[in-house]
Amino acid sequence: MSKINFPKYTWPVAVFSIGLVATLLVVAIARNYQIHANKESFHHGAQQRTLTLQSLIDSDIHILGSAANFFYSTPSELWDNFDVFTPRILEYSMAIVAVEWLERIPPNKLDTRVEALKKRFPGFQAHTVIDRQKVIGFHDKTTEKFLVADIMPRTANNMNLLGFYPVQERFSRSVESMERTGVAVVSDRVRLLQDGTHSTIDKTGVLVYHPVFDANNQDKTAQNKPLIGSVIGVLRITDYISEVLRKFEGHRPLNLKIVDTGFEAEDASLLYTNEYYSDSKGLHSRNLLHLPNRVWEVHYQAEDKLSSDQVLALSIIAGAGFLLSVLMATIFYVLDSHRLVISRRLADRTQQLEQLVHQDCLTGVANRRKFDATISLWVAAKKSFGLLVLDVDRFKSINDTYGHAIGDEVLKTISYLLTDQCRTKDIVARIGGDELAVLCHVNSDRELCQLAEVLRQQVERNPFVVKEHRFRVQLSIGGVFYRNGMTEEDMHIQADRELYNAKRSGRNQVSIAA
Ligand SMILES: Nc1nc2c(ncn2[C@@H]2O[C@H](COP(=O)(O)OP(=O)(O)OP(=O)(O)O)[C@@H](O)[C@H]2O)c(=O)[nH]1
Repeated sequence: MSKINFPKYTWPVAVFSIGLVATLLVVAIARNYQIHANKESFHHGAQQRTLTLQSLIDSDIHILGSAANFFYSTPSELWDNFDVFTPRILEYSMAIVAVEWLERIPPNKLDTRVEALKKRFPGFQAHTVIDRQKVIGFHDKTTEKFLVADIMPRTANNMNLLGFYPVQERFSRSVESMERTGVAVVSDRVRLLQDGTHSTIDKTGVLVYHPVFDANNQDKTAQNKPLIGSVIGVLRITDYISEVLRKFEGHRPLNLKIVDTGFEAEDASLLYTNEYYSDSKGLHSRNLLHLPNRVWEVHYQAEDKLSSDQVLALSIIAGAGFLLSVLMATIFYVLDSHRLVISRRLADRTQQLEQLVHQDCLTGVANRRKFDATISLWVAAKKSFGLLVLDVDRFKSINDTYGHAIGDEVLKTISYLLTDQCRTKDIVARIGGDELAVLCHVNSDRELCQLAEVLRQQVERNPFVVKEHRFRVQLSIGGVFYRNGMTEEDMHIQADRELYNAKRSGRNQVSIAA
């Protein structure tokens, strides 16, 4: 089976390509895995932040609920102790800006209640805000009022709110909701009075209204519960965000947007957004935050990109894969080069051995084995050829006279001279001690005879010079031209017979079978 000899660079290039493809595959799989892991971690992070936000707000609503319980469970004579009770509960919150006691006062008691509060808080005055303008006193005394009768903590900003009574329609609706449901109400986004009333001031707060019912009234149906006031918690949304950011410091940063979907939220539904938040780019997660009467949608967004560490890891994998491919290709190149060198050497050696098998080791011409094989082939192929058998005349005396080594040199020289005179395709062989043979491409007896004569003369004319001796060597040649039906043995016998004739006729002669 013949072996395919690929060009020298085929295997290294193939190995390098396979390595490169494998590397790209691994990088692609790793990249997909990282993208998937990033998505998972993003959604997990979003969920965790929402839960944290929910627990912070829930905790504050409960804190405010306990403030409401203070008024519900304490006789009105002891309500002045609100400042003793509240600081303890406020310790647990970081986003409650103020806790207000909004007392319900019927129209006929407005003045007396204000007078009492003035005694308790010097400088106290009833006031409200209408169209962002502060109105001192009661703009009308025919309707009941919910008035801020106490506030905690008593910072300068908070104290300005003492005596405030809301007049907006939305407050009436909150009261109606508390009376109807009996549970707390969370407002939409509002501008905190603590920050001012100007329209340029950002709305960063929400209010949590906790109803306070008359504990002495036995009517348990929600519709008829007598509401005696409300505890309002003023919450700063940005404080929650800061707290969430603080808790998740060191985690992957997520952009955040909070949208209020609740009652009266249309005016200012966007509760909070950070400056990098984008609705159109990257990964998005929508989570819900449930408040007593409304739902906030918390949207998270993050870049859908690999982090620099992940890019570095992928680059290292790619680089290592590339280097490995180069290394493998180099190893293959070296191994293949070695293989080629070895197979070339093997071919050379095989050729040399083949030559040795068919070569006469003294003269370098073909040996008996080669001669026999060639004549058989030529006979089988019915070639037009002739056989000459050549014997050195009186070679024994050359050996005896000049020594065996000189005899060897004579044989070598004769072989050289014969080869020189024959054509490349002809075969010159040494078939015995001083006996040589020539298989030559000729077309007739005559051509064979001419060649034999040329060979004989060539040797005869060539002077052999050994030390101070100068001698000549002669050949006797017998020959036969191949004819159809002859075997190689027939040719041998006839050529030997002709050689014998040449010897018997006086040597240094050519005799060709007729
Ligand atoms: N130097 C040398 N001599 C060899 C070699 N092989 C055979 N001889 C000698 O060649 C001689 C051949 O002698 P023969 O062919 O019998 O006779 P001849 O002396 O050549 O005489 P004729 O053939 O009758 O002319 C012998 O003395 C062999 O010992 C060889 O390889 N080297």
